[in-house]
Amino acid sequence: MTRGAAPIPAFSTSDLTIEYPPHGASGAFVAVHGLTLRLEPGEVLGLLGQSGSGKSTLARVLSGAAFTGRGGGDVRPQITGGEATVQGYRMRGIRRRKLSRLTFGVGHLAQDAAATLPSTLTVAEIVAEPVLDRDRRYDRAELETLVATMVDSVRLPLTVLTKFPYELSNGQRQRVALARALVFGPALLIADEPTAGVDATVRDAVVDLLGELQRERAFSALVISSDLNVLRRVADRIAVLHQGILVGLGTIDEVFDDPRHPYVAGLAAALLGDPASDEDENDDDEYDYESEPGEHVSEN
Ligand SMILES: Nc1ncnc2c1ncn2[C@@H]1O[C@H](COP(=O)(O)OP(=O)(O)OP(=O)(O)O)[C@@H](O)[C@H]1O
Repeated sequence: MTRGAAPIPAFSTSDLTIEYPPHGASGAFVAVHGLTLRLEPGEVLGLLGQSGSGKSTLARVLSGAAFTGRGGGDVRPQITGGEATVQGYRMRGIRRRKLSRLTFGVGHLAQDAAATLPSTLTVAEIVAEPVLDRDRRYDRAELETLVATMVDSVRLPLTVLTKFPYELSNGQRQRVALARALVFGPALLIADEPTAGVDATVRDAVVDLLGELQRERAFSALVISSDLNVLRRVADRIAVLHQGILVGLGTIDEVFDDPRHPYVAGLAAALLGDPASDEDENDDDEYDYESEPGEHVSEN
């Protein structure tokens, strides 16, 4: 970086539209519409939205997973409008070589990462796998140290190194998935529902661990959650997606104190325990509320 130049954002999107192409009997589906968003280096941005609002689709595009074909099924989302730039790489039409460099610097904790850890590998092999996938000849002694450091950094005892995923609790599996996502020391972590499937009793501990690691390792992070309590613990700002559209952006207080969209107003009212939030006060023919707003925001 040149002295005086503005820092390169961890990612930025400009009028980004992401679409699933037609497949089988299904037509094309636009999952993210005209999104303009920026994550500064070292910042933690929370992404909030109800199921189907486009959060994971955005995560798959920004992490590069959409283009490597790893996870998320056969139908890959495509950028059909605007641009997304991640760590300085333009994602639209990104070539394989650049994608490989990009994914080295971007950790992706996929929504199902903890539940889909390879069942036949030990924890040590699981954390080492991304390294060996890139370089089969990586020095084994160095790798052993790296793996032990990663496992220790997610506050797991080294005795887990020889265990298989089925021998661990959900919370421990999530920590292993996190260690694996951070193994290259990425500058950006994209964590999709990091507490999904984790027992309520240890959920806060997993979120707090994420916050501690972010501060220790100084990475930027996009943390996706439909649970506001999770985002309150880690995020500097939040972005709210509704049906693929950005409907709120700012600190949690800024977003909910001055809701600019009926969906956010509904969430804000639900947070305040306003019974009117379920009635016509926020009715707007343009928007379709299939669910109770409070359902997606947990303050427990
Ligand atoms: N492979 C696919 N083909 C077509 N449409 C898809 C595909 N995957 C997701 N979608 C659609 O894109 C929209 C956004 O899905 P996405 O998974 O990004 O939402 P989300 O906010 O992450 O939801 P959740 O919290 O349930 O994971 C949904 O309407 C979904 O049905």
